[in-house]
Amino acid sequence: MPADTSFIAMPTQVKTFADPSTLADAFAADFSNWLSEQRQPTVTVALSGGSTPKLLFTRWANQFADKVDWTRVHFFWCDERCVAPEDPDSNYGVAKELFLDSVKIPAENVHRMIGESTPADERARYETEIAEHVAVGDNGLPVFDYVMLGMGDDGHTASIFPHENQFLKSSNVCEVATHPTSGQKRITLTGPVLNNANKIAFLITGAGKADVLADVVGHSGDFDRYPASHIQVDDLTFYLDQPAAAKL
Ligand SMILES: O=C(O)[C@H](O)[C@@H](O)[C@H](O)[C@H](O)COP(=O)(O)O
Repeated sequence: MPADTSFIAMPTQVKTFADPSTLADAFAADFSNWLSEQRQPTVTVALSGGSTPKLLFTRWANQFADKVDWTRVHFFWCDERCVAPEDPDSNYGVAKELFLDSVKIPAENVHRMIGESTPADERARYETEIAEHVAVGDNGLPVFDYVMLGMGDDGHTASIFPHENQFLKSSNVCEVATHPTSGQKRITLTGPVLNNANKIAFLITGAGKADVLADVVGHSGDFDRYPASHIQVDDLTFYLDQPAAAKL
């Protein structure tokens, strides 16, 4: 079914699809087209974790394995759980298993957060890794070419949770976050860095997110409490399935 494309409060685009599978197909195609339009030799892309990107990763590993010139893509992460790659919770581990091991991407293009390291040490190390590989804007902050985000049922994005909204204004590039219920430590990019990106896409699916998403997109209700509401760049697109978009 063709995407329903409508413009809303922020200069933002919303694309709604019948199901997560169709969404993954469309995003994979849009990403491939975007990359082919980029003039610079390489691009920097920050990935998110969780369950929603998994279908996209399988598309990248199969239908798009030879359609995308992966030598042009440097992958970073918006956030990571402080676990080893073998742990099922590892965002890098999932990406590695579902697509990185299946596409022709140079190892030096994969800039993972070292989840098994001491969180404070890794926060600092990853800031250095970003400084060495990502362009810097006039504001002195890194400029990712493309950032992929998700949103939790509580309105969190990357690993910026509502109880740590100070990370939306942090002067650091990365912070050590704490999951509100599990207490799991995370490393996350901060609000100013996310909002410094040239392009951002939210991939969000499931009815469980519809109420919060309506507030986030419409800047209504409790929106200010939801970190996802504070992601604002000129080139922002929401890729949604119908259940997630049901209350827009
Ligand atoms: O590491 C993470 O968990 C993510 O980066 C996180 O921000 C994710 O995007 C949301 O939690 C949505 O997760 P789902 O896609 O599983 O709903």
